[in-house]
Amino acid sequence: MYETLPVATVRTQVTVPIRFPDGYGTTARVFSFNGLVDGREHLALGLGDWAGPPDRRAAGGPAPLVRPHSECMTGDVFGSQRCDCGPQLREAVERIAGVGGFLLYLRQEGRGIGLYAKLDAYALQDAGLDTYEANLALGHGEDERDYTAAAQMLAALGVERCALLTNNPDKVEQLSRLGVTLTERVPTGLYVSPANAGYLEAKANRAARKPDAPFACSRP
Ligand SMILES: Nc1nc2c(ncn2[C@@H]2O[C@H](COP(=O)(O)OP(=O)(O)OP(=O)(O)O)[C@@H](O)[C@H]2O)c(=O)[nH]1
Ligand SMILES: [Zn+2]
Repeated sequence: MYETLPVATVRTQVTVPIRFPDGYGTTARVFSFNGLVDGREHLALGLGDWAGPPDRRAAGGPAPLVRPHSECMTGDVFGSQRCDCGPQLREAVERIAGVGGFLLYLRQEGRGIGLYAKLDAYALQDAGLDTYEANLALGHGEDERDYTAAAQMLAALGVERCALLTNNPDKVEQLSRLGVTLTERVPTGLYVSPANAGYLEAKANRAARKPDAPFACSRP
């Protein structure tokens, strides 16, 4: 469990009241870290009964719900309808606050290629390429995300086992390989709109991305 991971530590934690435009509100404990392998400013939001008495973390206690959320400035901040990141972020905060756990806000804009490159990829998609072809045409991989820092963050937070809120098999596979014990995968919602239907269809047609593909989930 985590033996081979470089050690990261919690740098600062602060309490942040959260309120969404629709009125939903909660309180988050926001954590920053030292020692993350990629040097990026990833954040963890502790929500709901995220800490609990220490014995809740022991084997047999309820596992926290964790969503590794890849940054999407256009969707998360500006409400872009080209993807479904904004509604998924909103859903994750409320669901995790309800049961206790962490939202890992990972600075992996554009599936790891960065914001400007994602906008370049959007331009290519407007010219007819799908979301994966556009990345390749720009000389990038289809998905360049690496979840080592996410595993380091969970280790620093003392989370050895968790339920993972995602439809993405790669997150499950990578985090399992990195030493996180996943008790279950909890599917996140799909939010289809006229503007993102083609994007979601391209994802669904990728066999490796199919939400119902078998997962390498270790169940304690
Ligand atoms: N390169 C590129 N990145 C995109 C595009 N649309 C969304 N993204 C990025 O994709 C990431 C979100 O990935 P998704 O595959 O939608 O969802 P996921 O987070 O991997 O999987 P879930 O946990 O199931 O939601 C964010 O970093 C977005 O910025 C696109 O067309 N091109
Ligand atoms: Zn998005």
